[in-house]
Amino acid sequence: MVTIEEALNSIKSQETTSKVETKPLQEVLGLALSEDIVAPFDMPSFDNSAMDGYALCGLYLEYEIVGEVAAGDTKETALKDGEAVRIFTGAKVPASASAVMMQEKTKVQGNHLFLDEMPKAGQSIRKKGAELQKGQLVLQKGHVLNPSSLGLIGSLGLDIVKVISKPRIHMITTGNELVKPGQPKKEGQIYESNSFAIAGALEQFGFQCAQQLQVKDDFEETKKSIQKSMETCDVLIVSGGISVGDYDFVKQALEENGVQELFYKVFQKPGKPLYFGRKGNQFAFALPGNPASSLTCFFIYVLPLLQKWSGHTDLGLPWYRFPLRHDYENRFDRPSFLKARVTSDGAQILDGQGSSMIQSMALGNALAFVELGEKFKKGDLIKCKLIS
Ligand SMILES: Nc1nc2c(c(=O)[nH]1)N[C@H]1C(S)=C(S)[C@@H](COP(=O)(O)OP(=O)(O)OC[C@H]3O[C@@H](n4cnc5c(N)ncnc54)[C@H](O)[C@@H]3O)O[C@H]1N2
Ligand code: MOO
Repeated sequence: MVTIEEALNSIKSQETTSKVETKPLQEVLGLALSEDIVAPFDMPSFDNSAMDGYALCGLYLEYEIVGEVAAGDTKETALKDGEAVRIFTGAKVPASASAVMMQEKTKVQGNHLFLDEMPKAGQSIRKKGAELQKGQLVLQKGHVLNPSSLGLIGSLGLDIVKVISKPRIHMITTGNELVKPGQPKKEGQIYESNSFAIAGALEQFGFQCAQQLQVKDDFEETKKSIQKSMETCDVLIVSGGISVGDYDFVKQALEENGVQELFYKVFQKPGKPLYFGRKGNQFAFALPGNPASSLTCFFIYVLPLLQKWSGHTDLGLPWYRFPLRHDYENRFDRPSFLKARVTSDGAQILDGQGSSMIQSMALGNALAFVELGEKFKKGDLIKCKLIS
């Protein structure tokens, strides 16, 4: 049995062989950059107007209007002292302009322009290079591309990006008692739900389950399914069959497929019988079958490994501290991840903490962490990871 910290250290310290891909900009959301991005030119690349109004040469209250520059015009307009041009947001400001005045503060009579107030030098001009300068490091290798990153990269004129690909993930659910939703079930059977929860959690973080198999509690069948899954996957997630019962075959079946144990059993609740192993560059998790245990183990342990594999440098969900809305004492016999709901009023530990109970997790949005025997008073700060 390992501690939570030891388990996380084992996961985060794994060497992974990342695959680099060159992809079109519209397909890289959520992927990590495999190389630095450097500005190929100044941004903005020319002085441009921040307002619809008038570009002014010299600082006065009156000007003669001599023309117009619209966004996209590429010609250079030469302005003399006391002259102005009509200009629009984003349009190239003439090199000799001293300022731009927004049109709401102007009056026009014929080709005469009158300002309501004195302009200030440089006013409403977005200067060349004000945001980025040519050669400047814009985004670092390992940066995970969010929507703004895509906009930024596009604004630098780049339409293909070198990124680290995501792992191919396969899932196996085990259990004689499991029936797929939508089918009739008999007394003694239950509906298989972990594959939906885990596939959803994968999707929530931009991963995909590429293959899902369902096996009976049968050693040979489990071993064969693991072998088939591991022919093509990078990360295998098995649910159930990892405890100590007579029908729990997953650990042995993994190991007979060449997977080497990195840890088995974590001193925590839920999710004690969690297993993590490796075969070459492939990784395998066996998550405890109880629905809340498997999903909690996904958020705490599987996610950082998937992120590591994908080239992320920040691994796992961050911890936040929220004031607890009530007293709480951890009466479980292990450090515990508790289903909680966080609102602007603080964190509330929900009823229904059993490992088999999933409704509280569906209604909650956080996992709160409490050490063994830890006691909290209302208002004390409690560590939480936001899971939705
Ligand atoms: N003698 C002991 N028994 C158990 C221990 C122990 O230390 N000693 N640990 C308990 C803990 S803690 C957990 S967690 C479970 C984990 O067991 P398994 O990983 O072997 O999971 P199963 O036995 O296959 O299933 C547990 C539970 O979850 C339901 N289940 C399984 N798969 C699914 C699924 N895909 N969808 C929905 N529900 C699923 C299954 O029906 C069981 O009720 O072991 C304890 N026992
Ligand atoms: O460790 Mo188990 O997940 O408590 O039910």
